[in-house]
Amino acid sequence: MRTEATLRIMNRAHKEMTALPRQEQGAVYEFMNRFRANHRDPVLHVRAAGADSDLLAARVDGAYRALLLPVGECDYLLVAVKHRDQVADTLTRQAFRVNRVSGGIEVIDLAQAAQTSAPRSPRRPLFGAYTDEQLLGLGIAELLLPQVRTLSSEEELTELVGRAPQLTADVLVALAAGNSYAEVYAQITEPVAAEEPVDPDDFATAVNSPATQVFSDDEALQAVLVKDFAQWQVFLHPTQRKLAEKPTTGPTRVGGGPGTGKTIVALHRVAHLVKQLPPGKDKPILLTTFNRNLAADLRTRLVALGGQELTARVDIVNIDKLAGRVVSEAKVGTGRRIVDDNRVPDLWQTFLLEVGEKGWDADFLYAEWTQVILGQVLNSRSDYFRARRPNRGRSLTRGERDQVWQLTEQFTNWLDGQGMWTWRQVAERAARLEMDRAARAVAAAEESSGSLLRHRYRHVVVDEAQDLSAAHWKMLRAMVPTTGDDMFLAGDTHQRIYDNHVTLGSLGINIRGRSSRLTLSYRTTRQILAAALEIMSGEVYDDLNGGEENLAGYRSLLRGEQPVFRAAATWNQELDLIFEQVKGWGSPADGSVAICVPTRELAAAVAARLQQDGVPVTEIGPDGPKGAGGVHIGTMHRFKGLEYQRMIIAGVSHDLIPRGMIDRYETVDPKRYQRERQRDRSLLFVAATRARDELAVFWHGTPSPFLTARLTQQRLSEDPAARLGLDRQAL
Ligand SMILES: Nc1ncnc2c1ncn2[C@@H]1O[C@H](COP(=O)(O)OP(=O)(O)OP(=O)(O)O)[C@@H](O)[C@H]1O
Repeated sequence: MRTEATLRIMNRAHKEMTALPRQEQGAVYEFMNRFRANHRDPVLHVRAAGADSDLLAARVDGAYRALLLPVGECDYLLVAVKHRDQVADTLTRQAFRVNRVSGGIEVIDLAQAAQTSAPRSPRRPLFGAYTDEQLLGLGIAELLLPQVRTLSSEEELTELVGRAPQLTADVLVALAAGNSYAEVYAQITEPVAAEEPVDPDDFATAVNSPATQVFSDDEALQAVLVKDFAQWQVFLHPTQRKLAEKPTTGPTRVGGGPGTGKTIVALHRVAHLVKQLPPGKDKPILLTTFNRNLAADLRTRLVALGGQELTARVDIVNIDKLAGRVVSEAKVGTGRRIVDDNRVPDLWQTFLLEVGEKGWDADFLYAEWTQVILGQVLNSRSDYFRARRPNRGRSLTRGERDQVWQLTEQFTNWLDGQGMWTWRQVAERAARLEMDRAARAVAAAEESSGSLLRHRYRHVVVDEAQDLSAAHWKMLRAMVPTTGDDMFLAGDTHQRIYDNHVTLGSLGINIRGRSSRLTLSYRTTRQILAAALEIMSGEVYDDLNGGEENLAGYRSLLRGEQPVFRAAATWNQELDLIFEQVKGWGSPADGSVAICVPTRELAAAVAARLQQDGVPVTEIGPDGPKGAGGVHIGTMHRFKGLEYQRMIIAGVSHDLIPRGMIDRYETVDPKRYQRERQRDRSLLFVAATRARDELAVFWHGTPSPFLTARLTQQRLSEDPAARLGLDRQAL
């Protein structure tokens, strides 16, 4: 008779376990080990938990019991870890059911269901407009339906949502927020709906459904039992899990507002891809992003997720470094110094002065060179004559294009003569080298020449995809063969803070039909989210593929304080406000508070002021915070991908956000003006959405035009959904 068993942990059970004292946690691990080895071991006292329940109870130690749901022969789901005094109560309160829409196993709080005999208030029921069939069709748990019917106030809804299964909670909140049935179905239900018809009695199938919130499967559990438990802190929402694990037929994109778990999904995608690899020592998976500090952060998070074994198969590198590697491998540009891209407009200026060229503006040539010529990897003058110049404002005649082409050639020679080139040039060169390599690899394979030349990677996963340039995409496209699971991109164009606009389809990356969006924020409270969305009002964003993107359905179940918006007369007074706010938060030195400002000078001034008053500070540099403790201070670009419990955004004044220098484009190059303005708006949006619990926004003099009157006068009424928030603790 088989004694070994497989064991998975439901996320609720995991939460209960982590809340136990350390010693008891140890007892649970020991129990799990023992149970997996021999689930018939008499020491475990496995028995039916109650007369009316399918559950089994097993002994963890003198005080605690594990409740197990058999989901197959020798296959179990750990659904709860309870003190023995609470076992009977748990059995009367909780039922485990398979959701007919999602196919996932859900925990239903029967105590709630039992309270439904009489309507609790004579007011109009909240969901009276929908039939039972419609509500069930959206995925509401059947056992909770009678209670859903009686809900007539926000308080009642909040109470139910706090304990209902996730899909039920999501659907109810979205309907109550005024979304239509069709919208809720499309945004919430459909992404988690089972592909096959659901058999509600088939627990064996249900336990494998992505909708079952299983914290870890048996294999992962074994890893956990021998390694660090902390690495499994986040369990995926069914929508996230599906995206991370579903095989794809080609390039796939995951979008969604800040904090919706795009990075988490990208990391789990990598872990999933690693699992499918044949054994080996190579690194056939590339995980890349724009910034150096974010690449470092991805590495840390991936190690936390799966340890060194996982990262050993993954090349984690920021995109420019990757391009740099490709060119140095080919011995191109050896000895040349790479100059920072933000120095290049000045270099153009110097060059034009030196050659005495007065007919062209340095800024215009810089943008044309970087965005059109290098950006699209244009090889020749004739390619440039034919090139589309989207977003470039004024059109150019053939003669003008000829002049531009000649000037850029002269400029690159001039740079070369000084032993310099730019990151844009490196990216363009790397793209060309990789495209050549890919062509040779394909030809060799077709001729069965036995050549060992292959594409560099088997899978590419990109985070912060919105910031990559066309040349970067061309390089990446050439690095993987065109097959299923080739490219997985996570990003949000609302957070684009570098001036890179692309249409992926035109770069050989066809994401049409393979694009999804996450909508539930795990980071930010509803109050902060409402303010952040207000900052974005009126702006139109693209979907990386020529279409438009929006944040419809973007929501949070977390509730917190209203963000604070405060004016100061002068910068010095604003510094006082900053100090007072930090003090008001208890001047925590644990890295939970951050201050974000538009310029380096302002950052230095804030740091000096806080230090003068004895508050320890940590600068956020290009590689991330230079230490863990202190109050973190940095310019807006540095905050991408980070998150803090409390944030101050200071210097949100006219002429600082957006930068006053962009005004000069307003009449001469309106398209550029609009792009630069959008970029600065995105910077503010990114900064505001780094805050988890509290946000304070300050300015001196006239506020930034992105702060609407509703914000500056603190009249921001939350949308109906916002009023249905839950406390963080309730999650
Ligand atoms: N399923 C989940 N359960 C609990 N926490 C989650 C879940 N998914 C994401 N989170 C948490 O939400 C936060 C944001 O996640 P993540 O960084 O992946 O979001 P993102 O969409 O990449 O954000 P941004 O676009 O702002 O960089 C993190 O703290 C993450 O741990």
